[in-house]
Amino acid sequence: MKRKTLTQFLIEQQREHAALPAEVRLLIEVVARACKAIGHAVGKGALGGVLGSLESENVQGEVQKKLDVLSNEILIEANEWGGHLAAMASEEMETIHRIPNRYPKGEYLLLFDPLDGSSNIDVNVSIGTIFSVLRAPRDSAERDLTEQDFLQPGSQQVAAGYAVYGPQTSLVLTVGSGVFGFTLDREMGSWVLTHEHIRIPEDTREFAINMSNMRHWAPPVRRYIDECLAGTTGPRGKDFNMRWIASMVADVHRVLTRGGIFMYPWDAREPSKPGKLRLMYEANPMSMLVEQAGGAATDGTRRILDIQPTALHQRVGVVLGSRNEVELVTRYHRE
Ligand SMILES: O=P(O)(O)OC[C@H]1O[C@](O)(COP(=O)(O)O)[C@@H](O)[C@@H]1O
Ligand SMILES: [Mg+2]
Ligand SMILES: [Mg+2]
Repeated sequence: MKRKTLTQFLIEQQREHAALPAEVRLLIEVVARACKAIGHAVGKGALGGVLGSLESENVQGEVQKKLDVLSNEILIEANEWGGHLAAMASEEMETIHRIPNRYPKGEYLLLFDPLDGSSNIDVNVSIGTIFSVLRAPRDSAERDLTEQDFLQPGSQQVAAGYAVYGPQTSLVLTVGSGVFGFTLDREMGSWVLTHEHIRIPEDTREFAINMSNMRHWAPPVRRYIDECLAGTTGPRGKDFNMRWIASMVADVHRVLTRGGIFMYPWDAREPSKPGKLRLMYEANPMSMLVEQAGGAATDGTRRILDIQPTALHQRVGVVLGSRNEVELVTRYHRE
């Protein structure tokens, strides 16, 4: 059977869903090409001199790894001259990056976490890239864009996706009509459609949370996990398994592949922080993918995609995955 490439798939989406503009199709191809280049650098590891940290910190006060910076540069460079974007924003840049005047400008905004799962780079565990596409305001050609223009709720995303650099290099994508997975054919250098209409099972026996933070959790999270841990003799009446990769991309990829619940909730270590993960380029794109696959995503009480952002690097609590489990955790928070 001849499989479709990403290009063929996107052209088909454009024809069948007139809602997918050519510009979005082309910008996704640029992002996918950049992910291929990042995957290539990741694959070289110590041979390519890409492991280890730099002296610098990003805007969130986190030490930058060489690959954080390299991946950011690859994405910026690939997208700058494509002509589809008005501006970009990244975990690794303090403020937005406008398309320089020497390049043509487009009508979209791109946000990304260039390298997700930084703590796993040097230990050769799956890492990835997460991205989100928003529309630029109508008057964006006549003025300089500001951070404010990016502060749109996740429900406004036009497309979202991620790449995982693991045993296989995968690209998972939504343009608002289901979730599709592509595998990089490393010999041919092309993304091939391998997973159509990905669906997350409504129920699960698998949870993902950093258990070392247990003593800091809020009571509803504690209650939910305690009940999972109680197994067949507890209120849930079944045994649960646990996985924690510490790369959101890899954990969410597992949830999209076989179900499960993923949580990085608020905790009392830094009570003023709503969570660890970032709303605009981690939680929003992942929530769009999860909802498009039939799952659910909340911050404990609210649907993540409904949150009105107030800052580019804003953090948020995350509970996402199999619908019935997310609803249970969310109910415990509301009770
Ligand atoms: O080390 P912890 O506290 O378990 O955190 C792991 C989480 O942090 C992250 O690595 C944050 O992403 P970055 O690596 O992009 O900063 C998530 O991918 C992951 O879910
Ligand atoms: Mg991340
Ligand atoms: Mg990152």
